[in-house]
Amino acid sequence: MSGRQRSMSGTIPSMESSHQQLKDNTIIIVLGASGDLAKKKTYPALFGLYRMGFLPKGVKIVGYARTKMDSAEYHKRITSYIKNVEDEEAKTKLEEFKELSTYISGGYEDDASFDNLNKHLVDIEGGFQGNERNRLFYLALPPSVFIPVARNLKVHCYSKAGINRIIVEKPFGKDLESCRELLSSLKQHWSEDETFRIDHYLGKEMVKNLLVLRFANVAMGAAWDKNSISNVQITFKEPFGTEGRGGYFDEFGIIRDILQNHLLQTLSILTMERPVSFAAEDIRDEKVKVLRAIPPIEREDTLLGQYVAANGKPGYLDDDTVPHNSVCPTYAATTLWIHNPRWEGVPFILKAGKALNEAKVEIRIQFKDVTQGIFKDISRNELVLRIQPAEAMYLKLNTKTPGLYTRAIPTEMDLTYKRRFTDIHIPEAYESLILDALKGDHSNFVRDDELDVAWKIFTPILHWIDGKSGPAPKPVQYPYASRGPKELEAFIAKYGYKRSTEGYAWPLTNMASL
Ligand SMILES: NC(=O)C1=CN([C@@H]2O[C@H](COP(=O)(O)OP(=O)(O)OC[C@H]3O[C@@H](n4cnc5c(N)ncnc54)[C@H](OP(=O)(O)O)[C@@H]3O)[C@@H](O)[C@H]2O)C=CC1
Ligand SMILES: O=C1O[C@H](COP(=O)(O)O)[C@@H](O)[C@H](O)[C@H]1O
Repeated sequence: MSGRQRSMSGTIPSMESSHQQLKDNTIIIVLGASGDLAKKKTYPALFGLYRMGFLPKGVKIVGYARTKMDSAEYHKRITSYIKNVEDEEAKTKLEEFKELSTYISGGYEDDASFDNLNKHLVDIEGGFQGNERNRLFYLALPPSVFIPVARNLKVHCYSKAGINRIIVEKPFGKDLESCRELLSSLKQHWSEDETFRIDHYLGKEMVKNLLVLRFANVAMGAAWDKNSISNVQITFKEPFGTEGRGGYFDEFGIIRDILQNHLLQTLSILTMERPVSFAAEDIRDEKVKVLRAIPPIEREDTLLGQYVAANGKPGYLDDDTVPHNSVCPTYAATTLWIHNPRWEGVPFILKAGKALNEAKVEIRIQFKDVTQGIFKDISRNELVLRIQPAEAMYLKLNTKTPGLYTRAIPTEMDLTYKRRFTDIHIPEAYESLILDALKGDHSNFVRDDELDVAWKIFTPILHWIDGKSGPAPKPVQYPYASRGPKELEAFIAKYGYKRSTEGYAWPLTNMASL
């Protein structure tokens, strides 16, 4: 079956065929191996894949960064966030994983360091069978060194006898112009086919589920438009502030950190038309099409906030690495509009904040009111997809109160993954995405034109916030560990969101209280 005609059966996804999978003779090279991302996400994901038997046969992993470390220090660092290694089998796997992982120290700009890295790779490859030599480069590095590293890898470390791939992490620029510059510099050395731009939200189970939920269910498909849906909220909440990352964060702000990438990617899958197949280019074509129908965000469709000290926690400006008068938003709510026949008039509210009262990422689709007449003050239906923590999907419905009287009460149909899928391991986003990159499947990676159109939507509002088009707006304050700015309720209500009427409790356990 060709790559452009692939379909998904009920049980066996055939999304994998037709790509060139790296099955053996492969080295995975993690650049920035001393860093935060490598330690917290990349190596735990690599170990997860190794343990489940998904890495190429005989795989070797090479860490690279400037920090000087011996093997013991490197192994300690890369395994420090690996969890659930209690039983003997897991312990053995972890020892094997350490053994196949080596480290080389070197700079990011100089030729000699990359020649030295290449020599190490060639030495390892000396132990491979056959002639094929595949290399997967993972850039867990700050964007300031993306370009020299991408260049040096191509010039000094590119395998001439196999497949080369490069995984790059966000941020992909700071606005439309800088993104274009970055992409064109990377393209001088790496083709689109070789490049895998990660947005790790595309690897999250519930985000991946959107395609199946929407297109494998007639009931969902029928209600998925402006005729049934009143408004949609996509919410990201983190219970901690920018402590320790303030200096980095201040340059970017919450919109660049979360909304422009993670939430917009989620929105594009939620709203795109049905792709011709599950082939990467078919999916990404549809994502680009819907994003192109979104005009740049208006200032009046935006609410910005910054957290202040409360509940024994420091405020954003209390961080020494943050300028004392910074107006960088740590909270943002923005409303996007899609000008196409399916979505005209439906507000899509994207909200994200640091230092809030809980950790939660969810999509909340609120349906329209039922026709009045036989009902009065009846709750709206809502479909909630909880991306994290504890993946779940529930539909709020009105049902008759059981008993000898006729009264409607809001209740829910609940699909909580942990209860429904008791013996299943839900992969970490990075496990899923690294595996896709090894398979050569771009479906869950961001294409260059997606980035271009995403930045077009956000660049004007970001330039306003950066003070590039007049005085920068001052974010409203909200206390650390609160629900966010107090102005939020009114902001959401402006777009037609209605809270459930009185009487809704979730989960509903006590009929006597009704
Ligand atoms: N941390 C996270 O959870 C997430 C990070 N990302 C992205 O992943 C990438 C890496 O992030 P993260 O690991 O947090 O970054 P770090 O700041 O930890 O940097 C990674 C490594 O790069 C080297 N490095 C740091 N600063 C510089 C510099 N100014 N010049 C040259 N080298 C430098 C350091 O290694 P050495 O000095 O040893 O060379 C460091 O260990 C970034 O693009 C980030 O935006 C994306 C999603 C989540
Ligand atoms: O990209 C980023 O994502 C993390 C949140 O990721 P999650 O998988 O834990 O939801 C966020 O903390 C960080 O600021 C941002 O750069």
